[in-house]
Amino acid sequence: MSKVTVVGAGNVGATCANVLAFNEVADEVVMLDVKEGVSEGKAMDMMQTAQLLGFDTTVVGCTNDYAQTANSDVVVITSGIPRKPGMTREELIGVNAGIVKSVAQNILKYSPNAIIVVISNPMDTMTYLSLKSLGLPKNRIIGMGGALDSSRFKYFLSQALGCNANEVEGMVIGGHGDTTMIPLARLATYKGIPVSKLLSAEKLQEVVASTMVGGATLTKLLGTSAWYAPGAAGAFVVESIIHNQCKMVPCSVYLEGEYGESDLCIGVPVILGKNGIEKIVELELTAEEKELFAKSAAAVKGTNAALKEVGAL
Ligand SMILES: NC(=O)C1=CN([C@@H]2O[C@H](COP(=O)(O)OP(=O)(O)OC[C@H]3O[C@@H](n4cnc5c(N)ncnc54)[C@H](O)[C@@H]3O)[C@@H](O)[C@H]2O)C=CC1
Ligand SMILES: O=C([O-])CC(=O)C(=O)O
Repeated sequence: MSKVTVVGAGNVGATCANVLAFNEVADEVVMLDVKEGVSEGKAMDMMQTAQLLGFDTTVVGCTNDYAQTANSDVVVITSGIPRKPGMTREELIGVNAGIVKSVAQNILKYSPNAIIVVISNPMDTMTYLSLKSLGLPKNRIIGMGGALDSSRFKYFLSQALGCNANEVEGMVIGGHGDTTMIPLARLATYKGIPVSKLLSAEKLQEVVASTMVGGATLTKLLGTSAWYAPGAAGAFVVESIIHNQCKMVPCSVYLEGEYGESDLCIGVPVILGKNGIEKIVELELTAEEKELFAKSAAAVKGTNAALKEVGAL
């Protein structure tokens, strides 16, 4: 019996739960929200698609009842506010730090062995906060950002190349912020061919820039931040853990010297399996990429420092 809880049944959380159910990633998916009846209603709505879509996962909704989340294998935290057009993710820290910290503590009471996937923004800082306030081993606290950013990178590459996005490989490391993301253009390929051989440097730079502001672009179009790809990316991370797929996915994890950094959570490629982070993969970066990574880490640390100002750490 595998069980996944998704906290926050808003746009991202409900989409994540829906993808988890549709793909039968777990036997049971529990959604929990503070808004009375919303999780229950969305769970019932999803269960009424089971016969149409042919899945057997049970989806349960509850209003702030952590007992129902007991013994989850994986818990996804999406609770908190999303940004509005013109805002940065970092501006959400004041409201979201308190929400994420209390949710993480409640979760741990009922699922002491759970692996926690943090989605709420600013995600790298919320991951760091969860790790510091729960004191769990670092393999069990995983921030989701790189899976989404990499999927956007592959989308923009496929648009530029005029090809199928499923035939493109690419990774985004660094912080999950408009200016901190590092799409690794040098390592991106189409059917094994470096994209730098297929696109001009100028075009490739455009793809990198579009990827970095991918979330902001959608926020401007939608009036709130995106949810289809974020929800699916959350489910993708959960699936690699629950099914021990050992996929290499960039995730925000606690570094202790890897990539020359320590005491922060930031996006680097990891192997995701039944223990959460099975391994941190150290890529050989160029001097220029190393410099970008150091700048990104400094910015994430700057946001982490604000956790003290808002009284969360
Ligand atoms: N890491 C990533 O790649 C991404 C992160 N996000 C972040 O995910 C978060 C959620 O975004 P959306 O789903 O669009 O927002 P939303 O507003 O649609 O949903 C958030 C839900 O959290 C609930 N909530 C608030 N406090 C709670 C608490 N204490 N316990 C349980 N539930 C609580 C709200 O009632 C609401 O239903 C935002 O912080 C957003 O910035 C969004 C997209 C991608
Ligand atoms: O843009 C936002 O605020 C939400 C998010 O993290 C994303 O979609 O990448």
